[in-house]
Amino acid sequence: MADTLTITRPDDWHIHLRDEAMLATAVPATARVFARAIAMPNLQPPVVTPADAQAYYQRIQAATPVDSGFTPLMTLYLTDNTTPEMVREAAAQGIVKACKLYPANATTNSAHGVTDLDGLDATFEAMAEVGLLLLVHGEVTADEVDVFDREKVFIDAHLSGIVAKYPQLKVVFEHITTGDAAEFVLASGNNVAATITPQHLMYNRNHLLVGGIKPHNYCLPVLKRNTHQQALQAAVASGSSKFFLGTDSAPHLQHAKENACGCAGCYSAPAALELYAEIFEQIGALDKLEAFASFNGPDFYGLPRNTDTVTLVRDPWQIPATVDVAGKPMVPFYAGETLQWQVR
Ligand SMILES: NC(=O)N[C@@H](CC(=O)O)C(=O)O
Ligand SMILES: [Zn+2]
Ligand SMILES: [Zn+2]
Repeated sequence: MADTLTITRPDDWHIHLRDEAMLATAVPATARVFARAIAMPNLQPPVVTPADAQAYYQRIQAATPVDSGFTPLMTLYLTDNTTPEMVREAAAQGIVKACKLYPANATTNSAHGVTDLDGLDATFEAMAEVGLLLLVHGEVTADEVDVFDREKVFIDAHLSGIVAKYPQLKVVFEHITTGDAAEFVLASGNNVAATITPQHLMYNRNHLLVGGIKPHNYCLPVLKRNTHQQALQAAVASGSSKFFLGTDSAPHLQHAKENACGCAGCYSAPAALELYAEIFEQIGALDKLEAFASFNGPDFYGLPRNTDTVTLVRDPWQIPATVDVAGKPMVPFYAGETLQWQVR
């Protein structure tokens, strides 16, 4: 077994950096390893206009450690009122790379999300034209649909239609959690790809619900049964260029997760690349890590790959029990557990 692994510097294609004190914690954790990250727009209020994106970009830059070389890639939060003009202006501005589709009320801060997809026809056409990607939180929100079925139903009810209707639009099916999603992505054209989180590769719903409820393993889309976990592992182990790294690191303070109505989201940023290395090694796919982490994402987005490297060393370490956020505790994903690899 090799004891060091040097790969092209990776990027994180799906992350929540938040704002204010949380931003000050989250940005350095990601800039430690990643060169770029797609910053999710689900702030309160959300990042809706090109001006909002510009202002948020500046707040992220202000929280970025000097010399880290980290660049945030911005996104607009699609609402029923996102216009083709806003899309064109965002593309011309240069810092915005994608628009994010949250079906209304699907997840954290998604109350302003889209209620009528057909109303966005001209907006999707404009995105395809100027080269902005469509990033999708792929879950339906109807009360009668079981929470474990919401991704699969979204594919059939919405995503297959969007992909068929806009063949020129690049679509990223974010944080996929099922074999159905992996199959859909593989069966679709080159304009469709997906991000996969560390928790959905490492865990299944037993890790959430067996032996007492584990709020720090609760995220959306919720962890699924082990056959889906295995399908996701097979997807990354296949080496397909349609799958790439997106942690969905989604920080919430300890009290907000350990709560009668706990928030969804796992804060994986402090050990993101190390978590992927752990699971890729366990499934015998460490040789596929570099393309997943550093090639497939920029290739799909049409951006250059990074030219510098990071080195992982085999040196077991324990993820701390908590992380401090301006005096308040937050529990990171995999807290107290031991990882084999460490970024030097
Ligand atoms: N993934 C999560 O469980 N939570 C995310 C929202 C999201 O990505 O859906 C958050 O913003 O907290
Ligand atoms: Zn989401
Ligand atoms: Zn997310």
